[in-house]
Amino acid sequence: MSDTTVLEQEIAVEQEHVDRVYARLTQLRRDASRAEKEGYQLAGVGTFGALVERDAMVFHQARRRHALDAEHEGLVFGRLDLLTGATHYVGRMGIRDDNAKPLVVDWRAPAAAAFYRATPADPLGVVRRRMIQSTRERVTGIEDDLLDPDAAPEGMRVVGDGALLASLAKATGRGMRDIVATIQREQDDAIRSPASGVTIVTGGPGTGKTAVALHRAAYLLYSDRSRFAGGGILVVGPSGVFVEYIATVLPSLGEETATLRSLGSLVPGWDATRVDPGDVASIKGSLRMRRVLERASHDAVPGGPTELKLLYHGTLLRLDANDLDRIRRAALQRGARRNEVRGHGFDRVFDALWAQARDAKVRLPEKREFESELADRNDFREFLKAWWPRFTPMRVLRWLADPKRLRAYANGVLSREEIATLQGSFDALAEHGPTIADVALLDELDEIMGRPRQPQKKTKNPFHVRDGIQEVSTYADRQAAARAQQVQREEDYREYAHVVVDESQDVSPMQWRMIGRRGSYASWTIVGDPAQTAWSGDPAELDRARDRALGSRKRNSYALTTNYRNSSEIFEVAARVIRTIMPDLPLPSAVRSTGVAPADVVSGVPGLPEAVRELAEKQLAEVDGTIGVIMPVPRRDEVAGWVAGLPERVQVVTALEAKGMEYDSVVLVEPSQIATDPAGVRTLYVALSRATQRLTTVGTNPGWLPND
Ligand SMILES: Nc1ncnc2c1ncn2[C@@H]1O[C@H](COP(=O)(O)OP(=O)(O)OP(=O)(O)O)[C@@H](O)[C@H]1O
Repeated sequence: MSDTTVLEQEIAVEQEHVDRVYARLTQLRRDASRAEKEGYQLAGVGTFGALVERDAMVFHQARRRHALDAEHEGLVFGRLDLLTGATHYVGRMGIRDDNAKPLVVDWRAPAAAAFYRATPADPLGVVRRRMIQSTRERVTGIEDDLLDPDAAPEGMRVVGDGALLASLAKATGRGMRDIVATIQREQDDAIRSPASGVTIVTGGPGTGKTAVALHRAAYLLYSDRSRFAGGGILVVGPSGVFVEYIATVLPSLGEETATLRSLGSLVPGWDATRVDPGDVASIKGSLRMRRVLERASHDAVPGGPTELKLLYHGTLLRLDANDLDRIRRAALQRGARRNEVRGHGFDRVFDALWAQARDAKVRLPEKREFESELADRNDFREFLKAWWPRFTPMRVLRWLADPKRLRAYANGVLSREEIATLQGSFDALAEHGPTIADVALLDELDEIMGRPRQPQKKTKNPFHVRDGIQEVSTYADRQAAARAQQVQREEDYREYAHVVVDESQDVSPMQWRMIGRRGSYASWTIVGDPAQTAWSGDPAELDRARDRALGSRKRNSYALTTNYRNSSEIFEVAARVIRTIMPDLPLPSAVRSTGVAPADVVSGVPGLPEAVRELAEKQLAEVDGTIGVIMPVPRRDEVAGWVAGLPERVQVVTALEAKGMEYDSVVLVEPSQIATDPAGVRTLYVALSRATQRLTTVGTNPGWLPND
């Protein structure tokens, strides 16, 4: 029999099972709809018991219908033939037939684990592992691994090879694919790592760290739903562009409950996208900034009153600048938080005025009455408001734009050069808002100063329609409302059950503090690649800050070693670059070859804009998916102008924004201007390892690529 006929026959066998699964799915969907309708009809019966039953039924069935409705291309993607003679199908969700026999096992269930973990050396009771590829409801391909040939029953057929390679060769398009069908063993180990403690995943470019982190979030939600959906899972990524890129994976796994945030949007009220130059970001990210901010938070308000003069029953009471300073300092002793001890500050002003009035032998009422007399006076109230206002973190951070203040706060904490480097970096705060690094400083200030006391807002009862009238609601409505509230959570929610940090090599010490505040009750998954860090500050400080955020939780470490993204030709170029500064770095192996070598184009300065545009157009003609045009950070707007008007498939990102991203083709502009120092070489390594199919470098400086 020819190979094609065997393949066709095997496809037909699997199609039969897949048809049964979809038929059952249709039936379950219909049952759920009917049960939901019947539930509503129970209301007519009118007894209390019937109402409760109706509520429960409607809620349960609505949830079930929603799960079944979720469109899942490739619902069934695997089959295991076991030593015992049993067969299991593996898919995106678990489905049973009407005798409760499993038709498909959920990929996250323990029974599906062998699909990912079995190897010829350790077959885990699996004789044949079959990968089933399909488009909608049609099976289109099969790839088998015979894991235990000695145990194969007579007549067992084995078809195809390289399911993984076939899946890798597919164009990736815009969003990140979930890899649920092709997860590899080392990835599966990390995905199913214990739910508690800290799971640390490292690996070079394209080894699937992000994919693993997201699938782990889906796995945790499946394995302990009440804990992780209840407490919430927070996923932190480096930039807004990145968060948008990964945002499709969790919903495609049937999970929408995780909260996705970039480092610039972790603090409510901010969505920062501006980046500081590397040297500035490293200083702003240093733990020493805490001391600088503490000093700022204790300082007098710029332009605030420098003395208080009050005429009290004909006697002049006066506090000069020194008195006011002394009072402020005394109130702020021992780590007091400025917004929280405002009242103490005011009390001390009253005390000082009372003492003066007494010394001046003014005829005085009781002290309490003296205080309320003063408190009634407009001029006095205005003074207090101006002297010790309620501070927002932004207000105080802006003081650092004043060179004199910056010097005073940083004196002895930062070096002279560092102060000079920081100077001017806060100037644009007022007009353009914070940079990504500033957001961690704002969060720190929020902690140092405490929150101004706000009048308590009444919480709205979602079932309150008009005064005194409760909306009639079902149990299902109430659950839905509770879930909506839980998903929205309070503005600055800090009690996540799990925190996932992606691209963790770029989280600065101050940012670890910011994330740590939101994960004090959490278990963690941290993924990253130290060789890709743009951090140029002290590495020991970085480790310390990270350790402090993670506390004494038990750590489980995993290393990923295969690069699934880049063709071997593309990764070879990236590898040559990183070896110049890290010659001994273990690099992942890229498993796929396209036979297309990366191109390097040299251009004169005047011709560069046209060269870049032409190269992007050429890629549009040759490649189906996305084209990333990547450039040095300061040249973003300029290069964006060169490719303006090209289709949306062409995406413009700086070398820093390219962190974690993936494109089918990359046009990298002026590589030599990215690699100006070791942190720059690491950033260039990132930029060079973003493409799945094509890489073109173009610049005015030849010879940037080291010889092998
Ligand atoms: N087992 C797998 N099967 C198929 N595709 C995979 C597999 N693992 C990873 N991939 C694909 O490889 C690409 C790279 O994965 P991912 O972005 O998660 O890597 P990464 O380690 O986070 O990379 P980087 O550090 O460079 O940002 C993605 O397209 C992902 O879908």
